[in-house]
Order: sequence, then C-alpha cells, then structure tokens
Amino acid sequence: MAMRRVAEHAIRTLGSRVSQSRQLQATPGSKKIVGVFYKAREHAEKNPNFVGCVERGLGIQEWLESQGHQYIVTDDKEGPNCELEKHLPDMHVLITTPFHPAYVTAERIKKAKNLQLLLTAGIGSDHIDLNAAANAGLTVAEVTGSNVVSVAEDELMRILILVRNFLPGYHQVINGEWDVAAIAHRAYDLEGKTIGTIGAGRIGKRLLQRLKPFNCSLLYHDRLKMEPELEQQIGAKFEEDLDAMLPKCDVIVINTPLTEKTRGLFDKERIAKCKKGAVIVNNARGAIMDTQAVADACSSGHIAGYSGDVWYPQPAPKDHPWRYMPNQAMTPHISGTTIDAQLRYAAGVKDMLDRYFKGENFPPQNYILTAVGSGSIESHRTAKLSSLDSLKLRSSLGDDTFRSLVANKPEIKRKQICLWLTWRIQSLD
Ligand SMILES: NC(=O)C1=CN([C@@H]2O[C@H](COP(=O)(O)OP(=O)(O)OC[C@H]3O[C@@H](n4cnc5c(N)ncnc54)[C@H](O)[C@@H]3O)[C@@H](O)[C@H]2O)C=CC1
Repeated sequence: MAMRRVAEHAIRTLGSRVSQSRQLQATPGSKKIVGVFYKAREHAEKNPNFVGCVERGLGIQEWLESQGHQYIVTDDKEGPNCELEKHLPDMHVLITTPFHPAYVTAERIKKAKNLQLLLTAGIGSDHIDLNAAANAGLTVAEVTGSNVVSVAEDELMRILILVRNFLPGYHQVINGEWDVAAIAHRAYDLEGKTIGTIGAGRIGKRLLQRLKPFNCSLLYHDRLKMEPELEQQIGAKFEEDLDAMLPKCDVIVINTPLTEKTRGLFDKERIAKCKKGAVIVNNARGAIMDTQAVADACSSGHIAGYSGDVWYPQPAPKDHPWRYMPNQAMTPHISGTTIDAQLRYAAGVKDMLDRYFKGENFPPQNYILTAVGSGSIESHRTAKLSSLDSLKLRSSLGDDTFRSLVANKPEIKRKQICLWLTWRIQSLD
C-alpha cells in the first residue's frame, strides 16, 4: 500500500521531469522475424487451429510475407550451431514461447545486432535476460492475459488430482490391477481444506474464483492486497507473511512470476514450513522451487504430492529428479497452450507486430520492458533501468494498479511512466 501511495505521488510529480523515451518503430523496409516454437510433427494436421507449433508458426507467415517481411520458424534453439543462432546476427524481431523456451541470454543478445523487439507468445518472459535486453535498448512484450484461464483451470484440475489421489488409480487400471485400499488411504475431499495461493494476479484470482464453490478456506499471499470489495467477492483472506500462511495450508499453489525475488523461493527451509502432508501445485515457473528440495520433500512424505507443468530447464532432461519422485503429477509445459490459448496469443503477437510496423504503442499491459534511446532519458535513469529486474514494474504495482494509473493520467506518456516507475520501484525495494 505504501509503495502504491509513493508511486501515485511520484506520477503526480512526474510532469516534465522525464523526457521522451524512444518510440519503438520498425524502420522502413523488409524485416526479418524469427519464431521459435515446439514441433507438432504428425499432430499438426489434426487440428486447423493448432497454430502454436513450428508447422503453423502462429498462422502469420502469409500475412508477414505479403508485407514483404521474412519469417523464419524453427524449434532448433539449443547450442552454438542451432538454427536460432544462425539467424541472430540479422533478425529484427524474435518471437519465443515459454513452452519451448529459447533462452535469450546476454551472449545471444550481443550477437543480435539488428534485434529490436522480443515478443513472448504467451506469458512469462523469464527465459530472456531482461537486464541484457534493457542494456541493449530492446523492447520485450508478451500477450498478457492470453492464457490465464487456461492455467487457472489446469491448476484446479491438478489440485483435485493430488487431493483425490487420482493418478495411482488410473495407473492401476492401465496395469490390470484393482486395489482400492492402495488409493483410498490417502484420498481426501477438497471441501473444508485450506488453500493458499502465492501470487494473486490474473491467474491467482481466477483460481480463487473457481475454488470458491468448493467451500474451502481460501488464503492469498501477494505483494499487493486486493481492494476490500474484490477480496470479499473472491472470498479469500490476505496473508502478508508467506511463512505464516504456509503452515495453515493443505494445498499451496504458486502463481508469481519468476523474478530475482521468487527464484528459489521454495527452498528446503521454506518447504519445511509447509504443513506435513500438504500438496503443492506450481504452474508458474520451475525455478521458483529448489529442485532437489522438492524431490526430497516428496520422498520423505513431508509434501504429499507435487504437480505442475513448469521445469527448469525445458525440455526437462531425462534425469530430472521430478520425473522420478513419488506422488508427483507432472506434465510437460502444457497448461497455457490449449488451442484456445494458442489462438489468443497468436492474435496478440500479430497485433503487436502490426503495431510495430505502424509505429503504434502496444497494449500497456503487454510491456515487460520498453526501448530506451540513448540520450533520450536522463542518464542515471537509463543506468538504473539497465541493472534492475524489469518484471518489478508489473509485479510490484500489479497490472491493475498500473493500468489505472495510466488511465487516470492521459497526459503522461505510458512509456514515461513505465521507465520512471521501474527505476523508482528499484529504489523502493
Ligand atoms: N504454465 C503456463 O503455461 C503459464 C505460466 N504462467 C506463469 O504464471 C505467472 C503469473 O501469471 P499472471 O497471473 O498472468 O501474472 P500477474 O502479473 O497478473 O500476477 C502475478 C502476481 O504475482 C504477484 N507477485 C509478484 N512477485 C511476488 C512476490 N515476490 N511475492 C508475492 N507475490 C508476488 C504480483 O503482485 C501479482 O499479483 C507468469 O509470470 C508465468 O510465469 C503464465 C501463463 C502460462
């Protein structure tokens, strides 16, 4: 709350103190756009709306080529000789997804001399080195909101799968077995249990809304408390102290972005604070967890089950401990790439490319990082920006707050707010 007040005050006094940031605009002429997606192989033909794969490349090939642009699509993203590396020196735009992440390292950014724009088809741009992108003056944007329903629904499913001990029963059927007791001794109702989400942004709120009819006790820990009316409507109680919330929860769900604050948040010590027998669902990012600590807690039974679709790295190596730990219900990274989600993030990417070609701003909530022209803003601010975790802009203020601030101050350019607040939040943290 205090941070929000400071930020609001800051915007009131922003005025002319911040000079114009560079407008991201494609220079005239043909652009080289590279997209990195997962391969669908024989599955590509099974559904005309399966646009998120290499074979369909978000369905924008014809449109881009009709405008004279070059569009390269690949799934080959690893190692010095991969297809992605070959195109780094002359690409202007790189489209990546969190499902088959092309890790955009500082080294790769350095090689990509012509790169202006990094678009994430989906949500979560932690596979990009944002500090390096800021230093290089790149714009990073994602299709915010595109798959939040997809993930919230998936989390609800995972909670039920773990609490009802569903998977062992399914495996019995496949294996020709029948042993009710082997399942029933650790299967529970969801009703009456306490569920806590860490992060109650778009996905977290949607999950809480979906859980309300289950008659559970709902808790949330976030950097921001919801407005009282929304809190009441959702029916969840705010827990300012994460470590105080954890021992209360039968089910813990992680819904924060991966930032420097959340990387490794669930280490051995924090997992030890969870109630014995709690289950954890994590569709946010694998690196929020200490991999081995999760595997150990599942093996010891302190954690009764772990489910999620996010790993580090991705694809998960064959020897990843989560593949082999007991009571896990892991899948590849799938929750945010339903056909419905693909259509939404494909449309969002096309819209941003169109705006980029026309020199128009993107929807404000899509920006993760905005381009900074050298000398176009005060130098110390540029310097600050280059060294911070840019996700703080959204994760500290919350997108709703940020949007309402922008909406109430039409005279202030969004990019100015973005740059200034990012710098300001850094000093507040
Ligand atoms: N598995 C999948 O397919 C998908 C995964 N995701 C992951 O889910 C994350 C969340 O997505 P949205 O809900 O759309 O984002 P959002 O920005 O709407 O919400 C994130 C929430 O986390 C809170 N938060 C940030 N840092 C925190 C901290 N240190 N402690 C407590 N709360 C903190 C923010 O205040 C905000 O309320 C994404 O960043 C992404 O990593 C998103 C979409 C698909």
